[in-house]
This record gives sequence, C-alpha cells and structure tokens, in this order.
Amino acid sequence: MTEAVHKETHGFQTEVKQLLNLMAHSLYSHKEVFLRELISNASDAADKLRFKALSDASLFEDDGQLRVRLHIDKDKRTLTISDNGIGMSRDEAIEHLGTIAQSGTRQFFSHLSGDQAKDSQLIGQFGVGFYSAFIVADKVTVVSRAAGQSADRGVCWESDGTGSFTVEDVHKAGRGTDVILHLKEGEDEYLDDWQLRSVIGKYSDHISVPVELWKEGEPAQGEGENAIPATEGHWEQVNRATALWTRSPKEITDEEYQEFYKHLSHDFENPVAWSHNRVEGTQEYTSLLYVPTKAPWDMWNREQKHGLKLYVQRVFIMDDAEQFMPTYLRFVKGVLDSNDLPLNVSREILQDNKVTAQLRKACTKRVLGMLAKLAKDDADKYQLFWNEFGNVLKEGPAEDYGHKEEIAKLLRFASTHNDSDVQNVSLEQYVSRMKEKQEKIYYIVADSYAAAKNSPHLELLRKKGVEVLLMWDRVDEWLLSHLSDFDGKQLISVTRGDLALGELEDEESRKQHEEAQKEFASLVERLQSALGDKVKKVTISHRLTETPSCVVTDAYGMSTQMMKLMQAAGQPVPAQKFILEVNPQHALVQRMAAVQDEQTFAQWAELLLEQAQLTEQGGLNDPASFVARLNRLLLTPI
Ligand SMILES: Nc1ncnc2c1ncn2[C@@H]1O[C@H](COP(=O)(O)OP(=O)(O)OP(=O)(O)O)[C@@H](O)[C@H]1O
Repeated sequence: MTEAVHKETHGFQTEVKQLLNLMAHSLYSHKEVFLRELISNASDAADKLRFKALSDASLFEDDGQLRVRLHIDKDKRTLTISDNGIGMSRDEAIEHLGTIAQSGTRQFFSHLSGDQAKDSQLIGQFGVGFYSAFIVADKVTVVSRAAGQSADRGVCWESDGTGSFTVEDVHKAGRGTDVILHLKEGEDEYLDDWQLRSVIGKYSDHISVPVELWKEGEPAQGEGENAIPATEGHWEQVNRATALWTRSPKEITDEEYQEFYKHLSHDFENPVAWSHNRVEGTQEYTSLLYVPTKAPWDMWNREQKHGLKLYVQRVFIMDDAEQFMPTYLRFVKGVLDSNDLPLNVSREILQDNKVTAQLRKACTKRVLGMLAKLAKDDADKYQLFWNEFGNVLKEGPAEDYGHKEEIAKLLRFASTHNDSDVQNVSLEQYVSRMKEKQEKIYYIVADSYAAAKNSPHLELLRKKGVEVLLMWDRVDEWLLSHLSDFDGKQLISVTRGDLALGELEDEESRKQHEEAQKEFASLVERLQSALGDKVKKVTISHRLTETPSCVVTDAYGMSTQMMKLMQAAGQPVPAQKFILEVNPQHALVQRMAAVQDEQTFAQWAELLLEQAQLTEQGGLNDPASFVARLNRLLLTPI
C-alpha cells in the first residue's frame, strides 16, 4: 500500500445497521459461521473470476492458480482471509459492503420478534454474509483490487461495524481481496493455528478452490545422522479442494452433505433430505438437490431468489438458475453441473433451450422421488416438510400437469376421519379406507378448519361414516380445479348440488327422499315463488339431518371459495345464484310450512336463505336486513 488518497466516510444503509446490531446479540452462539461466510465469499470470488476469464484470459494476469489463504498475526491480533479472485472496485466495495442487495429486506426486519433463538434462525436464513465478520471483530479492513484493473486502483474499506465505513484508494499489487479481522478481546481461539485448522477443515473441505494456511518454518534439529534440516515457512493446503458433488456419493458422509448445504444456502439448520446423482449417457450431468427444513422467510415474495447453482463442466456459471426447477418446487436448493450446456450460456439462452427443458424435467423427477421416499421411510419427517412447504406443493398439479400423479400422492389433507386440523391424510390412505360401494373422493373447501368441519354439507356423509377431506387453505380451490381424480376416482365437492352418492345410497333412503319430494312439493313451490330470482331453484335436501337449510351450486356453477379467490385477485365475478336446499324434518321448516300468511312466509323463506348463505360464505351482502328480519320473526307470536 502507498499513501492513501481520496478518503471518504459513508453511512451504512439503515438495514445494514439493524443487521449489524442484531447479529452481535443473536448470532453469538453460532459465531463460527463468519468463517464459513468469508471463505464462501472468497471461493465465490474465485468462481466468478474463472467464469469471466472464459471470455478474457488476460484477467488471470500471471496468476492463474486460484486459492484462498488464511493468515494469523498474533501480535496485531488479526486474522486475514485473502483470495486472488474477482476483487472489487471502489464503487463495488461501497455498494456491496454498505448495503443489502436482497429484495424485501425491510419486510424481513418486520418479521423479527426479539426472541433470540427464533431471530437467529431467521437471520441465518436471510444470509448474514460478509457482515458476520463483526461477530468476532471490532474492526474489519478490506483491501481489494478488481481483476483487470491496475495496481493503483485498489480500495481499502474499513469499519468498526457501528454506523459508518471509510473507503480510500490504495495500491494493491495482487488482484483479489484481503479481509482483515481485528479480533475482539476474548476471540483468541481464531489466533490459534490448530484450532483454526479444525474449523476450516469443516467449512472448506467441499469447496473447489484450495484453502491454505501459513506454516511457520522450523529451525534445524539434532546433529549428525538424526539431524532434521530446517524448513522454510510455506503455505499449506488444508482442505481437500474437490467440489463435493464431483465425488462419489459412497464416499461422502452425511455431515459433509449437511455442511455443503449450509455453505450453499447459508441456512443454519440441516436439510431434511437430499439427493445426489450423476447421470451419464445421452445427457451428462450431476445434480445435488436439497430440501430445507424450514421455509425461507420470503417464500411468498414473488421476487424471491430461487433456483439452482449452475455449473458447466465444473465451472461456476450462475446462482439462482430458476429454469431448472418449477415454481412449486422453489424451496429446493442445490447444484447442477451439466456437460451438455455451452460454457457461454446465459439466462437468455437457458430460457429457450432443449437441454434446459430436459434437465428441468430430470431435476423435477428427482425431487418428487426424494419426497416420495421421505414420505415412505419417515412419515414424521415428511409431516414436518409438509407443514412448511405443503401449500407450495399444492401449486403443483396446476403448474406441472405431466407430474400430476406423483404430486397427488405427496399431498396431505385434514379429514373427518382424524377430526383434527393436522393435514396428514394422503389420498392413498383415503382410498384405502373408502366404504364398500363408495366410488368418489369427497372433500369440502371452506374458510377455516372450523367452517369446513362444521359445515352442514357433511351431515349425511358423517351419518353414513363416509370420510370427507377438509380444506381451507387459499390455494385449495385452485389445486382442486386441476386435480379432478386420483387413482381413477373422481374428487367431488360435497357442496355441489348433485352430491353423487351413487351406490352409497340405499334403496330405502332413495325411496324416502322421493316421497319427501312429493310430500313437500307445495312447500317447495311456495318457497320458490317467495324467493323469486334470488335463488336458482329450491329443492328438498337429502344431505341435511340437523340443519334447516343450506345452499349449493350446480355442477357448472362457481364454488364459493373460487369466487372469493377471484374477488381477492381483483377479477370480476359473475353474480352467483344458489340452489336452496331445505330439510323438511327440521322443526323450523315445519313451523314455517304452517304459516298461512304469505307475507310472513316470505320473511321465513328469506331467513332460511340468508342463514344458509351466511354458513356457506361467512358473510352476507346486507347483514343489517338479516338481523332486522331475524328480530322481527323472533318477536312474532307463534
Ligand atoms: N472476497 C470477495 N471478493 C469479491 N467480492 C466480494 C468478496 N466478499 C464479498 N464480496 C461482494 O460483496 C457482496 C456481498 O457479500 P455478502 O457475503 O454480504 O452477500 P452475498 O455473498 O452476496 O450473499 P449471500 O451471503 O446471501 O450469498 C457479494 O455479493 C460480493 O459482490
């Protein structure tokens, strides 16, 4: 370094200040992660340079051996992580080490609760990256020079991790970045060569660049024949430096797979499952795909970064290549190393490429296979997965018709069989429990678990002991509009007018129903004329046993939940008329039938319709009139 020029002080972006503040408190118990993060950044910098040098080999200058070096200075109490990767210009240092580029950062902070354990988990998922240096350092100096720039275009960035940082121009002979950590009191373990070696082994064994530690020279020992000559100080490689996915799965331990996942995802927790495959033949690629344990905090953010880390013939090409994973599997993390894509592949080329389409299909199959295996081998673990990611997987049948069957087997629902809101019933289980003569799979979609479970539409099926799947997630109606059958059995909503009981219905109840229809034909007619065009039609119910009335839609009508979904999406929803079903056995209906005065009768008719709509929709267009009517009828002497 020569004399400093053009020194400036910059304030950190507000979110960085918040993150720095939080980190010191929440992440202290995970403090070692700073090494993983800084070594990852150094190895990423090497990857990026290798990629850029594909089109401009002069960027290597005369130093093509990419590596990361760690150096301890016990007197100055510093630990330095150096790389000869892509480096940073002054502007890049200001941009990258002063802000957080991730979209939705502000939202992220609003998720923090103040509970240290929970927050450290979230911060881990968010990715602390470079800023984790401040967990163990009270001052960090970064000296960097971008590849392709002259030695006098170096930059020195420095901060104590509170409110601001400085940047100044410096001379830096070698390309790349030195991150110098001025360790806090009490962090002496990172000045101990042996201690450091063991931690680095864990964090860097699987990355492809060599990580080296300085080994001091030894003076000569002994004399004569047994003499050991003096050695000179030298850099010693401490990691295996073989990219994990290029090794044979048989040789890799679970711990190594887990560690690699953390390096890849910046997650603190282990993944729930992984799948590592090398494929040779017409297509040649290696994939290593992971399913995380916890959903990322921004899984529902449309701009959320997702996708695989793409390599071509071992050369890093890009992060977050989303073309290889369908959206409903956006939680999958991993690496894809292809031998069939060109090295100069770009996002645009990937977009419309035969090889991409084949790889995407293959990766999708792998993930679905991995999930099916997890569900079979470890139902408890699969349940944890489902609780986190089930709602994303439910987007599958709509997005990926070709894998509909496989996805359907992975779905889990709550059901009247379990009488609990835990979604743990598979369609296969449902089918295996179907009643003799039952031909269809029955479900209901409502606003909440309670609304589904207590819906009057279930009364008859409950009485007959027929299981009904209970659904209330926003995505369910969307799912069901793309999943009409499973295992040759039709999925059918119990809110449809034509509740097709088929053979489930015995001769006697069929007869009873027919008789009831005849017996109460005049009641139906009276109701019909009282309600006019407020209803599509009125019928005698077959499904109600305890409730006076319910509304249903015919086979072509739009279900209530679908209407709500469209309304929420701001789409125009056509006015919907229901079929009103009444239960003539119910005391209230019988009382109404006895009312002679047609005006009072009309009030009763409206009340029955409104009640049924309220149960179905969870609300009414004109609740005040409903309450007024109810009160009037309550005060009318019998
Ligand atoms: N050793 C380095 N060499 C070159 N650039 C670096 C180095 N370390 C950090 N950077 C730059 O700083 C940016 C921010 O780093 P940071 O570790 O905070 O986040 P990230 O690596 O982008 O994200 P994540 O940690 O979630 O992967 C990097 O994207 C990179 O551009």
